Amino acid sequence: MLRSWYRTAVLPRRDIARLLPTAGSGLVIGLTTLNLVLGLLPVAFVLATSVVVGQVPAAVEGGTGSAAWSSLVRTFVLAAVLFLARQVLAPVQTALGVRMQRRIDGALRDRALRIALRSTSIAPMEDQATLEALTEATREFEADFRSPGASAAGLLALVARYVQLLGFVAVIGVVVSWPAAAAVLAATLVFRYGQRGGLRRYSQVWRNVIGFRRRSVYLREVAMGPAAAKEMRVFGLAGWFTDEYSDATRRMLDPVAARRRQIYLVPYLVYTAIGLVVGAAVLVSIGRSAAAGEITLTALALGIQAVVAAIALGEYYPESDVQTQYGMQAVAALAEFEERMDAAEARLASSGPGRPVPPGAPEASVRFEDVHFTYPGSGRPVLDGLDLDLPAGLCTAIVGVNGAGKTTLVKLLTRLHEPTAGRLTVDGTDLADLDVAAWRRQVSVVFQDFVRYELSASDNILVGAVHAPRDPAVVRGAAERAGIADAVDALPAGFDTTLSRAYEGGADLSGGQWQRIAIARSLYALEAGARLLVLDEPTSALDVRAEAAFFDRFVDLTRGVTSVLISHRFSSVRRADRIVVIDAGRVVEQGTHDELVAADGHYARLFRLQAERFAAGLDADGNEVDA
Ligand SMILES: Nc1ncnc2c1ncn2[C@@H]1O[C@H](COP(=O)(O)OP(=O)(O)OP(=O)(O)O)[C@@H](O)[C@H]1O
Repeated sequence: MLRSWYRTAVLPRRDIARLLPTAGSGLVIGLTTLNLVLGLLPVAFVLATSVVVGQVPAAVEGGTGSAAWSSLVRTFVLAAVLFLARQVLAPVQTALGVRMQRRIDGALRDRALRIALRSTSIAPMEDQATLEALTEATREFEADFRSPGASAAGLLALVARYVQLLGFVAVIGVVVSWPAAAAVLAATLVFRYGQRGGLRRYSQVWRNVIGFRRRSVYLREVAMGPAAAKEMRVFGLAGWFTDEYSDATRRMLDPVAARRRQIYLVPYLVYTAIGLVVGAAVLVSIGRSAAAGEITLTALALGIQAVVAAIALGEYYPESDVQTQYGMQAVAALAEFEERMDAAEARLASSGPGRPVPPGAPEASVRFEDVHFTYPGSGRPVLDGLDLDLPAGLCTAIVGVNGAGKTTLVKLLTRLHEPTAGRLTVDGTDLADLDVAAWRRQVSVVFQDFVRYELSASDNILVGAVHAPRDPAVVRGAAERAGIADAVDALPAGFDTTLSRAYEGGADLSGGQWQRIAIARSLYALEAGARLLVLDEPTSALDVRAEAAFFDRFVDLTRGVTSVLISHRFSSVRRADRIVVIDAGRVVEQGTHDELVAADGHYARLFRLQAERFAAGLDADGNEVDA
């Protein structure tokens, strides 16, 4: 019990406190001092007003102008000043808290981005638990009022509350009795524990419905976003999506509402009863003492005010509670995210610092040697003893049906994943021993799901090799070879046009034009020194004539470069120097087009099938073509 409390209540607060230096020592000292003052002011105010009450009889008796009257006025003014000081300082507390929040959140946002990007492997970004930790950590930045920075300011605001509580308890101790003071302190802390503990349990309820929450957010974003706008309308999905969204939202909110009643209602009644009983008992004892003439009028007023104010401090603190609860969760999630990313990185770096990559590599070949690979969290091997030779300077085409493992092969080649068993070699050196960043500069890839950056056309090509000096002529050259230069020239600002309609003066491209931009990106990387070109389904969005033209030119464009061309269209790769057929994670056939056709195996069968479809007016995917 104590250990669990230490783990869930103490350690997370320590983690928040550790964020404080990020805000700067001046701000921390300033806000702490201010909170101290804000804690003392209400106690001083209660003292002053009680003295006022005690001075009234003498002042009334002495009349205006008497010493007692002047003394009453002075104390009254003091009470008013204390009251005003509190009113003035409270907004300063908020303003400094917001400044602290901005500084801490800014630093943590940068940290989250750095952690997300420093992993050289893609494995953690495909891992559900890691992604959940990242979502949990960053969601609160958007919620703003309950972010880690807000929780740090909220933690300091507790200084004001607890100084106040101790002040009132001390007053009760002096004026009434120390046992009464201890009873009020205990009742307040129990009441407070009920409130704060309830909030902690309530926040955990949300974690239990995280699946429905994610689905609800997903359905809302898809329904209202531009990506699915066409299908939403053409497929008539509006009603279906609305029902699914309502269902997911209801299944998220119903258990939360039910638990909310359980968590808050009963404890609230119990703790309130304890507070009332203790408060009433102490108040009765004060009343009795006053009736017996044992305490002064000032002491009576002081005792009553202190008891009521102290008990009231057992309630919810709006400037602190929600902030600390959710901020702590976000900080813990960020720590978990970092841990998972570091663990993935440690696995990758276990072979030690990478060796430099010779500038001309690969000069002989890149080889997959008995490579096995299973995705983390999946029990099914995707590559199962793959042996593959990619000879330097030649174009190797890799063909296979959907799901055969072609893209997985590219992920291993670019070290986004490491083989589960077996190894890849570059000119005989284990790829795992080479420096990752240097190797990646040596490789130029067009991924099947390449990114359409909302940047200028020129930048969309430059991202292929940001380390190379910017040269517009080289960018244009790459665009020309990819057959996209004329289309880009026709855009409102040519190569400077932002490729997104979301920006003023921006323009969008067709799927095929985008694919050419991606190809230009990889040709640009070749210019910048890459030696291995990998194109994963580079022409799937091109029409059949454009595809044929691209492959005819591809061989000339990449002469002398080691290239890998991945496709599930058997008809499109016949000009490659070598063709490798992959099935179920293994190489099942390899050779030139003529050799494979002569062998009359898997390749020949699928090639004929696709060629027949082409002759029948359909392309490899079964789409109609105007032959
Ligand atoms: N991140 C992942 N986690 C788990 N399994 C995955 C992941 N990515 C791919 N797979 C699985 O690995 C298998 C091979 O996928 P891969 O993308 O390599 O196939 P492919 O040959 O490129 O297919 P396509 O021609 O459709 O692009 C598939 O069964 C796929 O479901």
